[in-house]
Amino acid sequence: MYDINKVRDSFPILSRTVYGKPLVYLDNGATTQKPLCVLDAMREEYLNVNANVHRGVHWLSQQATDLHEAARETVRKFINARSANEVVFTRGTTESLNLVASSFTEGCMKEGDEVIVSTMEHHSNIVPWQLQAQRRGIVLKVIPMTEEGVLDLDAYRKLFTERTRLVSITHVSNVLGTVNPVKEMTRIAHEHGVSVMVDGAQSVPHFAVDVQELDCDFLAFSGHKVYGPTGVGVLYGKEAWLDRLPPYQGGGEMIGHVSFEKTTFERPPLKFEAGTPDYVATHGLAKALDYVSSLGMDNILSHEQDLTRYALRQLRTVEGIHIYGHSNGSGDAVISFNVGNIHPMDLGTLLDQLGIAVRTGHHCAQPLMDRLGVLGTVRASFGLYNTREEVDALVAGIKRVSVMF
Ligand SMILES: Cc1ncc(COP(=O)(O)O)c(CNc2co[nH]c2=O)c1O
Repeated sequence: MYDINKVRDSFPILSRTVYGKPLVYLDNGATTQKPLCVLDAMREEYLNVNANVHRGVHWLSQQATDLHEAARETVRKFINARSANEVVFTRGTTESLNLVASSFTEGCMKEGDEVIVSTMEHHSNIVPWQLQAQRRGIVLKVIPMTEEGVLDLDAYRKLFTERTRLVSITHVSNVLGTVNPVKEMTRIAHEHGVSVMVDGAQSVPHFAVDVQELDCDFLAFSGHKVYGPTGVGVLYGKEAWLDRLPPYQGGGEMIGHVSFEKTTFERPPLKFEAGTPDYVATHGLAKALDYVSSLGMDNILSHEQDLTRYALRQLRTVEGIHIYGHSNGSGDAVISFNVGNIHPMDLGTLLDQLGIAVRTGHHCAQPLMDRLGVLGTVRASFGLYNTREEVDALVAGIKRVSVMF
């Protein structure tokens, strides 16, 4: 296990006050804080080796290119991809999902073909498919969720038809914390000759994700949710798929040769990386992955599981609380709840006055809110630096403000 106090010293923001109260940051599902090693590395690059990457003939450009491509190798190793060619840098999970929705539909689907998603998806894994349904006539099928907040795998098995081409599912719910059995779901999909896209935004920051072990065809995650900078994310794709998919955006970097008669494209990953990449953010992401690796993903998982179990025990002492999911112990690092008839925004606003940062609302998962029968929830989401004392502050804060209603 790691020294939590030493870890927290790497995140100066955690020592600040809000409204004169110590900050209790429990909104890691929205974004995580950044360690000094990430911030220092990005500042250092801008200060000393800033230049545009690829094709540069001067030293600075080569240095920046080396850092950018070293970051790609760091990502490859972190998710255990076979090749760095399978690591595409994007702006984040949303862009990664839109890229697959656009290119896979264009290159591998025809009108009437089907994509399977789930009830607990983030809007970024629903709306891109709905846009493709409008534009290209693909059909969306939805895996139902049980009352316990887990996917109905029997129903999943029955959704496959001869028109099913892709399953696109979240690894972990950003609302419930439910960990979906994506390895088994991928095995089932592959039995039908169907490919699988995994939304790893809420899993990659919290436990080791091995794309070869999952055998998924695509996986997406965001740098800002794994203690890295905003503006950078990753699309992993099996090389055979990335070779087959048409480009997502056109421009510099992604071309072989351009003429008005014909343009050829680079191979993956550059085929999908049009324009100047955020080469400083990719370097920052690599430093973030090195940081969490140094703590140990198993240690982070163990810490956050302990925190989640402790928080569930303590939250259940709050009169009138309703906690969503977590019924079968399948849920990490995220707890969504409501207290009596208190509007989640009211509760969240009052907690903020106490220095406690949680998220309220639908969490970009309105179909899931509909399934839960609520407009929104209060969500506490934990990171590697949170403590039991912060859970105690949350619970005391809820009890303190609840009496006002
Ligand atoms: C499961 C999941 N998928 C996709 C996304 C989109 O990631 P982005 O492209 O980096 O925005 C998020 C971000 N989740 C949240 C962002 O803010 N609050 C959240 O719960 C997520 O949690």
